[in-house]
Amino acid sequence: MLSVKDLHFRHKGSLREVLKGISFEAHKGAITAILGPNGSGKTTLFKCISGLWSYQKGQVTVEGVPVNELSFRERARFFAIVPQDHEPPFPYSVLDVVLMGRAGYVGIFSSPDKEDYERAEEAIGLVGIEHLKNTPYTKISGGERQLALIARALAQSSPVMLLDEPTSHLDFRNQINVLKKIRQIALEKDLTVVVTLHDPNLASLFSDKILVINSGSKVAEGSPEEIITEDLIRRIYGVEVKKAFVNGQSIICPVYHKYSFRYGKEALG
Ligand SMILES: Nc1ncnc2c1ncn2[C@@H]1O[C@H](COP(=O)(O)OP(=O)(O)OP(=O)(O)O)[C@@H](O)[C@H]1O
Repeated sequence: MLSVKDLHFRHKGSLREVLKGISFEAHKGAITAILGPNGSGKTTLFKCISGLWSYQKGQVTVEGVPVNELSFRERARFFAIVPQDHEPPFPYSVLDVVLMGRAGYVGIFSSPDKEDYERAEEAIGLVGIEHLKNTPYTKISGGERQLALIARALAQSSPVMLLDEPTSHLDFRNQINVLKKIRQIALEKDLTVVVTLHDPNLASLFSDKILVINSGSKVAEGSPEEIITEDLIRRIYGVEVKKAFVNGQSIICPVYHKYSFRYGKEALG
């Protein structure tokens, strides 16, 4: 279990707190989704949780172990991270990028062994990019890179996986397939998965718990059914929506009638 308690963070030389006392727990075998407007502090939260940035106050533990007491190598074994954007300095092949997920297992003076290659190939297969295995990472699309980074995280076999907007570059099919796969793997391998998403419907469909943050503070936490309400979406995003049920699951839809605009009526004739 990942536990975050009263996390406060501000950048060096800045008086503005970006995280203002965030607390939550994320459980094994479950997906916790973090929703929040642009600039609300989601990426900052991930960087603090994984120990990349040092927070001023609070505590992060995994299975009771304080993360800030771990070495860089130990942290790599605890956390697999899928960042929002990633630009490698060299044209590594996709397989090499995925193999980097095994760095925590490869000795400093050693090369990846048979098991490292097997894990990397397995992860590449799980996200369905076998055909790109030998292609330079610099020559694949943004969505394909996201799939490669998800494979890298899967190859890492860490107990906690942090995914920062993993679907932002993916087409509709891949959004669904990747989130389905992540959910299936979380259940099968008993992983603790925390994912930031911008789409409340995807968060509802694929998560067990939703944490909503706004301006660096937690504003709601609970099951998707109780958290995603018309009122919350209005308060957080300033958008009017209607909640409905499809296939026994709740979804929200913006209240917007495209033909009610004058331009639209004229276009209709
Ligand atoms: N290096 C930095 N120095 C100072 N402030 C920063 C820095 N990086 C980010 N911020 C500020 O911290 C706040 C939170 O940023 P963060 O990237 O965590 O938001 P986010 O919720 O991930 O946003 P998005 O949904 O747009 O990716 C923003 O107001 C941002 O401007």
